[in-house]
Amino acid sequence: MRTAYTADQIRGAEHTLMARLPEGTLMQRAAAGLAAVCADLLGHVYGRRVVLLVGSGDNGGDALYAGQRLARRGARVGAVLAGSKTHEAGLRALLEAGGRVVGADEIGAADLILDGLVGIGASGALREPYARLAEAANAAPGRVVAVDVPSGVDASSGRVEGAAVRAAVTVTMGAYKTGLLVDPGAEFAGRVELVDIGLGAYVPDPDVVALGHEDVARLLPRPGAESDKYRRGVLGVAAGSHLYTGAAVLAVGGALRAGAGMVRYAGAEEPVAQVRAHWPEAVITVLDRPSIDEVGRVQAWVLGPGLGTGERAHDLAASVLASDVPVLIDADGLTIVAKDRELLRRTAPVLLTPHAGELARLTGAERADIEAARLEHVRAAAAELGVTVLLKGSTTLIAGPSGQARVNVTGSSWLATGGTGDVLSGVAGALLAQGLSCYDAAACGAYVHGLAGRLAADGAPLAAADVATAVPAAIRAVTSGSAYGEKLGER
Ligand SMILES: NC(=O)C1=CN([C@@H]2O[C@H](COP(=O)(O)OP(=O)(O)OC[C@H]3O[C@@H](n4cnc5c(N)ncnc54)[C@H](O)[C@@H]3O)[C@@H](O)[C@H]2O)[C@@H](O)CC1
Ligand SMILES: Nc1ncnc2c1ncn2[C@@H]1O[C@H](COP(=O)(O)OP(=O)(O)O)[C@@H](O)[C@H]1O
Ligand SMILES: [K+]
Repeated sequence: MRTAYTADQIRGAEHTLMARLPEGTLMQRAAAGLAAVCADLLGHVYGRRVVLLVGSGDNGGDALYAGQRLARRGARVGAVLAGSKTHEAGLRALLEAGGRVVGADEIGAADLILDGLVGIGASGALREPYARLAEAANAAPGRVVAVDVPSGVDASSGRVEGAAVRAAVTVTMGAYKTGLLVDPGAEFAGRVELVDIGLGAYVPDPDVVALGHEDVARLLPRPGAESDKYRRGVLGVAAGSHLYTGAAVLAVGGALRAGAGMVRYAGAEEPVAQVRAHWPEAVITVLDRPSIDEVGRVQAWVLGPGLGTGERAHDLAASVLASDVPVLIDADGLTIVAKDRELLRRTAPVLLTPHAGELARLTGAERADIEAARLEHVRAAAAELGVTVLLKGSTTLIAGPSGQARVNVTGSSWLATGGTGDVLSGVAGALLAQGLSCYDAAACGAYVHGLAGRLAADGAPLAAADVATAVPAAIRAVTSGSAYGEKLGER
């Protein structure tokens, strides 16, 4: 499990730790970790060109001391001093080790550029000359390593307003910052390496948590000797319509592959024919009326993919939501409850799985604003609606009604193709039916789905059905202790 924190939380912890240590200790620990990652990236250090972008704060200090260490090993280190002031001792140390102060024109010739413009002390968009230097680093052929946080990325939220450094690697000090795990910030951070500076004991409860293989393996249900299909958990799927038959097929496929004891599919004749053809395993009810009265007992429902948004779909949604089991609402189901919020008044749990556009419909916020500040919006929606919300997209986030939040670190941009969300609804729905809470089903569902996406894509396009097919392999990767997909920044 990875835990991530806001800038304020980190600052508080650093304050406490710093008071117990001789001055400068933390910065030396940070610099040592930074220099080690840089040396590793460079392969051999002697004779390589390193340019430091040095801001006026301690982030610049980290860069200068790391530069000193690289210069001592024979690197040709130049510092671009960007701030109105400079960490004096750090600069002295660099110069004594043979480093120089250089102009921005040397950025283009560097093998490695160390971004020490701003870290957790930043506020707002990068000002000049920082913004220009960030652009120059991005345009240069050298590898870019960000110190603590890529400058221009808000450490607490992942927001990027204006120019920002696009790093190959971000070396972060003490603990993960939330903004390194949430897009757009995560995209700018590249691979994230954590340097232990001894902060561990001093951090408060995390802002967000990212599950890893071990956590998901622990949460995923496994059948036991006494299991039968009913005890494992039966999922009902109310999805598809005469217009959208594929959504039903994909949702049922995701559910079957994710370990549901049984899937009961309820729908109109056209999607029924398709589901039957693809999944003989599913138990089918052809719905003459928009009601689930004729459907056998289930432990959870998936409601919405391809359902349509007319009166009939509304009435079917009402019937599903009148049940006493957990309901996952996706796609058209979300449009229906956005128009009729009363439907969400129920005592059994609700899990909503919107993308940014659907969340905009639910809360009235602008889609672009949601994408710029995902965490803030998903938390606000969960609190306002009193349900668990999984926000899909380049970073998938899960928030519960009391402010708790998880960020999913698996996934692949190849998943941005029609129908993959329908598969996710089936996967997470199957986990709900197997007894996981909405919060755990959402997080484990997103994790497994994201891994399945990576496996299915393997660097090339995928179709949504491939993701469903890869779900068992993803579960195997999680439960077998393989390290596949565990590194941050592999996408
Ligand atoms: N506090 C600690 O215990 C430690 C801090 N460390 C480093 O120190 C960093 C934090 O240092 P600071 O608190 O000095 O803050 P920063 O170095 O992140 O930035 C502060 C400076 O940047 C300027 N600034 C802020 N926003 C700006 C913007 N948008 N455009 C241009 N300039 C801007 C401010 O005027 C201020 O001078 C961490 O990110 C980390 O790299 C590490 O050395 C580990 C220990
Ligand atoms: N850029 C991206 N990077 C990673 N994952 C993405 C990206 N865009 C979409 N996804 C994922 O793909 C799936 C798309 O779901 P959704 O938007 O509901 O599509 P559909 O309705 O066509 O199934 C979600 O799991 C989402 O998180
Ligand atoms: K930085």
